[in-house]
Amino acid sequence: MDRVGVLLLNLGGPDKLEDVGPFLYNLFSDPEIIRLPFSWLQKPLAWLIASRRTQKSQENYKQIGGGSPLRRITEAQGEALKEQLQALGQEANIYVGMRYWHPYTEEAIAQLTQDNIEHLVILPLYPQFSISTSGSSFRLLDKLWQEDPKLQRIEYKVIPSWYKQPSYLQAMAELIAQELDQFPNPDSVHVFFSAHGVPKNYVEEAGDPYQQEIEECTALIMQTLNRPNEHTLAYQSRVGPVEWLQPYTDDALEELGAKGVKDLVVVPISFVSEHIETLQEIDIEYREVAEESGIENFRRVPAPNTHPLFIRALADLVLDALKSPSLKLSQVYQMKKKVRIYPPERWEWGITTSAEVWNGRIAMLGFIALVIELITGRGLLHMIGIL
Ligand SMILES: C=CC1=C(C)c2cc3[nH]c(cc4nc(cc5[nH]c(cc1n2)c(C)c5CCC(=O)O)C(CCC(=O)O)=C4C)c(C)c3C=C
Ligand SMILES: [Fe+2]
Repeated sequence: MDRVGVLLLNLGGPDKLEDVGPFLYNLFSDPEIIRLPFSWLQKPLAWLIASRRTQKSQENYKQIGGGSPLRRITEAQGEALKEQLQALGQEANIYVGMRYWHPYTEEAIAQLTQDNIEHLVILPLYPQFSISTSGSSFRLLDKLWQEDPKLQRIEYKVIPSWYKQPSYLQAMAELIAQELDQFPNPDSVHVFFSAHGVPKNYVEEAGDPYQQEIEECTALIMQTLNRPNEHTLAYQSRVGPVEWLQPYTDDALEELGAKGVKDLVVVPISFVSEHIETLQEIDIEYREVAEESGIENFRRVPAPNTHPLFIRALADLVLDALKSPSLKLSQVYQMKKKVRIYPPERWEWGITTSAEVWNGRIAMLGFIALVIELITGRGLLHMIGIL
């Protein structure tokens, strides 16, 4: 029988407080997380941002027991998926490949090569596609495939996103219904979807389909829930000075409080496991914002974790993928990311994004030349012997 493997992709999280700094450095070193015009700036800037953020981030991890539960939960999902596949007649080895912490994607690939896997299903544990999550992992895998001839022997299938999968929608609806039914008057509770945000320019300039997939997913979950509750969608976890997708979760909670909403359930929508952004950000920070805004009864729907319907959804995705035609990782990436490559490399005349990017690059070079002149006392043209 052919050897089948499933590679579960996720972001990864620090296992203990000392891991927070290096984890953040890995995260900010990724050009899919911070998009810069010059690749040589990436590592110094990653070091700077990670150093400035480590203490605050460590405080947050302290509040949830000193580390991320992401690895433990992802491994439990993998075990449950293996059993579910077995029950459906499909033997498979499951591998976990994290993007920014252990077990790294590279470690998973080394293991599955050693196990002589012949057919591989690549399944990101993000229901919706974003350049910053599944996209980043696909790019890394594409690079590993190009570098290692041994990997060419593996026939792989990629699942780009799966937010429409019926058992996933049912699992979400069931989890929401269970939470609503804790209230004396379930139908009047406000259902508040909170998705992880991304910078607005990912969607508007780089062609990230994330916002559209999040919006569709929210509508499908409400349809599956089939209850009369009002609902809101907002975006959490903003980092840095640029504008992110709006409305922001804290602003939207304040607005609902001001409108007189008293009962509210938060549904984390872009995550399938508990982690810092559910356990700390929603359960502690946003709960406080909600209560200060007058929302009296604040509950959160648990992430799907190892909910049987959710595991069934993952198994069905794997079985369907094994039967589907193969697409290259780079094709999947380009198919999802519909618009041009950012920053635009082709010059365009007029007040265009491309012209702004190139003006920025030229200005940056001018600034570097000025700094060199200030430090050395000699101009760049003198130094290279032109003047
Ligand atoms: C769909 C999920 C996620 C998207 C989209 C996403 C984009 C994104 N994230 C950052 C910055 C940070 N993310 C951090 C942790 C983190 N993010 C996700 C998910 C998405 N990120 C997960 C699952 C985790 C791991 C959490 C854990 O349990 O450890 C962090 C570190 C935590 C912190 O310091 O707050 C940062 C920073 C950006 C900039 C971005 C899009 C560009
Ligand atoms: Fe994040």
